[in-house]
Amino acid sequence: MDDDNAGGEKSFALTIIISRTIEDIMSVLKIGIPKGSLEKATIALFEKSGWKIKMASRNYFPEVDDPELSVYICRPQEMSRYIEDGLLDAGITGKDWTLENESDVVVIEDLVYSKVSKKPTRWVIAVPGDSPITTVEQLDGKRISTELVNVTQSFFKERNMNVDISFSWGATEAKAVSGLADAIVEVTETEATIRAHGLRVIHELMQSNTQLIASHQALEDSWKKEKINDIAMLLQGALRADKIVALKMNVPEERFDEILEILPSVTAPTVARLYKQPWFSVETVISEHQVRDLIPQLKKIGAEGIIEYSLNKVI
Ligand SMILES: Nc1ncnc2c1ncn2[C@@H]1O[C@H](COP(=O)(O)OP(=O)(O)OP(=O)(O)O)[C@@H](O)[C@H]1O
Ligand SMILES: O=P(O)(O)OC[C@H]1O[C@H](OP(=O)(O)OP(=O)(O)O)[C@H](O)[C@@H]1O
Ligand SMILES: [Mg+2]
Repeated sequence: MDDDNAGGEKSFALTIIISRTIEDIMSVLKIGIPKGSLEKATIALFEKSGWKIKMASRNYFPEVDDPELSVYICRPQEMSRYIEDGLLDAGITGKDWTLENESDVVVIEDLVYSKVSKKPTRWVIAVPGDSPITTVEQLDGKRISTELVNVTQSFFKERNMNVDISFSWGATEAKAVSGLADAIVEVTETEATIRAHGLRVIHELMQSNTQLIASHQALEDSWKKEKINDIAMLLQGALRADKIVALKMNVPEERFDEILEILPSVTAPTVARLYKQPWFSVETVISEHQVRDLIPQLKKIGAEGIIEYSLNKVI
């Protein structure tokens, strides 16, 4: 570890010790938020879930509008280690890094979102577009660059292959292009970076998604356990709401059965009578992708005053 990193770790540990004094007075849950790729999306998800996290420039201890929470900004690569050691109670990080660190932590909730999408990320083996390599077996004896050294090592060991794996500090795609590596193991979400470097994917190592993880110690404390589970429920509810919309419409009595037949819902649509009219008001929630087919159909059958609105949480 270099001096800079050692200093950073010391001040991080010191702040945790100070916060322990506060915890002696009241119950506080220490939660880690990932810095980097997932930071913006995570803070936005917390906001939608009910917590405003205010970042200050160059300060890794943001403010949060909940006195029961202490928020720590932490590299996703290190998150599971701090949680395993009980320095943090819970945190958001990628499944990939928890696996890489072989950390003994509890996965509370899979929260499937990435930097720009609501999809899992993929760790892939990629080679330069003009490389003769087309299969994993052809990588025997070759040089591979990656940030995910342990997982990559296990992958090739399981296949009894001998490869030279070197740790990459980032900009990994460039190493395949410049000839510093024969292949790379790199994370991809949209494949834009892979395409921009003219690389070819030859294998998918694994998929990863964001997770809320917690320490065994924290879960032994009933107050912390409940707080962690409440956070998980609200985060998942906010994620779910992103994919679902609500529909409300007026339906004439004579077309009621027909309309109800094509109307999806979680349990059943809510139905109310319009005041002194032969009409019903019908309300339901549906997947966002169903909207563009469903609304024209409903209109054709006779629904009127159709309104669609977005939701904040679906629990
Ligand atoms: N588009 C994306 N690119 C990279 N990682 C992503 C992306 N979307 C989600 N992730 C996830 O974010 C987590 C952190 O990614 P990564 O290890 O690249 O660190 P980072 O936050 O991007 O920092 P760095 O600047 O060091 O790359 C990983 O668990 C990864 O799977
Ligand atoms: O498939 P894509 O949507 O193009 O995303 C993948 C890219 O994003 C990440 O880089 P990041 O922004 O973390 O920068 P880094 O190179 O410093 O890791 C990752 O390391 C890839 O380079
Ligand atoms: Mg990155």
